[in-house]
Amino acid sequence: MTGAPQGPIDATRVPRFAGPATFARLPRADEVERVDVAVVGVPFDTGVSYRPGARFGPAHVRASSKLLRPYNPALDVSPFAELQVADAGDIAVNPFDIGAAIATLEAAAREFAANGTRLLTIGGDHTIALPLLRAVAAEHGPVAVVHFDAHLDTWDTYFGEPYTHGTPFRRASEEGLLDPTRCLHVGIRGPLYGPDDLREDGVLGFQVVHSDDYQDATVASVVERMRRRLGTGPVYVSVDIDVLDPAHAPGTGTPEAGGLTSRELLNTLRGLVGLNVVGADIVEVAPAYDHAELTGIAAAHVGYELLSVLARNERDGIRA
Ligand SMILES: N=C(N)NCCCC(=O)O
Ligand SMILES: [Zn+2]
Ligand SMILES: [Zn+2]
Repeated sequence: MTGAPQGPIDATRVPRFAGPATFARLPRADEVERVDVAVVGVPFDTGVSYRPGARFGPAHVRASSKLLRPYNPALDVSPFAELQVADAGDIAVNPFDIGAAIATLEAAAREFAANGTRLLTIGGDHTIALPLLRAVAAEHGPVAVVHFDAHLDTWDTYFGEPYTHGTPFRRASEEGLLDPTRCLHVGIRGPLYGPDDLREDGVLGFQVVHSDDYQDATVASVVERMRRRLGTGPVYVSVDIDVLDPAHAPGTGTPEAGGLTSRELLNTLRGLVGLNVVGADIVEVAPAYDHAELTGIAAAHVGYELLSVLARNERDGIRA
């Protein structure tokens, strides 16, 4: 590392509601000499099966992230002081051609990796996890995925289409991008198409922490189970904001009742500290259905906790 990382704009000098709309008021990637972690937007929602609108997610999450402060007491870390985090803007992907969008995103993600930059990606719908996982697996080999979601997203096709927001983890498993002994969904709930959904999901390499498990067990015991499953190898974290109850995150395309509270989610994410997290995404924020920035703020805090985990790992010498 050369100079000290350039942090966010000081909110005691420039009011939060002034200035550029980067994530957490961080510098833009072109304003710093190196980027350890890029926050990058993918405004894409052509893969959705129900309500559209996640293409506006990146701008909404950035706008909802202005109140984040530099020190995280829960993990005792200043995430923007340990790592150079910068906002790399949006990756412009084709809204009319899912295959082209996936190819563009995979190429962009591989380029960040080649430059030694890890990604916190803000979607966009869940389709984007597939090209992001391709890039991560190209660098690290098959990875563990911890997937926070109401939905399995290991279905096969929709209307015969293989690349959708309900299918990324089946494709990733088929392509050998996942370590099938170390993948886990967290927050699963709601009606399925049939009992085979869960059986096939298991064959693809996933175990399940159901949303109701949070009712019957403590967050600490969920964290313990998660850490045991993910092990010591590379871990990719994918957070579909609909893992939260619609009361906590109404602004999303396929809401399901009975979900996690934002406190449960943030505490579970903190439990990733010390694991070898190589990349992460936050997807399915659809601001048209949001109220009072509830969903945007929840997503911004999810991003902050994930960056805090990376920063703590950096300080503790745990490198991706
Ligand atoms: N990935 C998200 N958010 N939703 C998938 C839902 C797929 C379905 O309509 O059955
Ligand atoms: Zn979902
Ligand atoms: Zn999803």
